[in-house]
Amino acid sequence: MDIEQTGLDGLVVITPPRFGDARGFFAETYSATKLADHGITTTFVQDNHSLSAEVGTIRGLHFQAPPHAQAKLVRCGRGRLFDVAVDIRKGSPTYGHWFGIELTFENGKQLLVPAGFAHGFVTQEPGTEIIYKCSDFYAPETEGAVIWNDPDIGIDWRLEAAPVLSDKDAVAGRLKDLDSPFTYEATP
Ligand SMILES: Cc1cn([C@H]2C[C@H](O)[C@@H](COP(=O)(O)OP(=O)(O)O[C@H]3O[C@H](C)C(=O)[C@H](O)[C@H]3O)O2)c(=O)[nH]c1=O
Repeated sequence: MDIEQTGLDGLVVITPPRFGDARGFFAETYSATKLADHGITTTFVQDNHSLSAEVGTIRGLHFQAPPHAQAKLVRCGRGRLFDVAVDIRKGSPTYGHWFGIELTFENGKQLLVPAGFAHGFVTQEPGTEIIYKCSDFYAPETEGAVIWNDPDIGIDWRLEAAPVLSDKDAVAGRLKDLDSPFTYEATP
């Protein structure tokens, strides 16, 4: 299992091994013990799976506030997506900075998004499916969002046309107007 740092504290790229043979491949997409070997001890309690039919669909940037803040372990089940996390931890040296990575069925890469980050993605193929583990349960009363095209963050979504958005995502607020519920604590 490869673990790559991203420059944003706590946000890491995980690539589990794939065992190929004449039939195809096998991969352990989640192993608590193998993650613990790398110092990752997050406990996950809910799996999510969504399908986005059209290319250029953006879901995000979302988070849940404490006491239901969610860390997420994100992967692409089918198709191709560009996954993005924004550091919204007050006092973080990288507050407001973003990181993006292409997650595809082919590359099998995963992004571990700690609590304290706003998360979103854009699809790069029709019929793209995202599958992700969450460290806390769905708590809509704690949900928060930042608008996808916040000029202070400046995410390059690699869009070729206007995105497909939910009504909710189309009217999210800017980071400068958010009183973030998260405070930065350096990863030990
Ligand atoms: C997130 C969630 C949603 N729902 C229901 C609520 C709605 O009836 C329906 C669609 O919800 P929503 O439009 O919030 O789904 P996304 O836009 O994909 O939201 C997700 O998008 C980004 C990428 C995230 O990281 C979050 O996990 C999440 O906010 O699923 C549930 O029943 N449980 C859940 O955990």
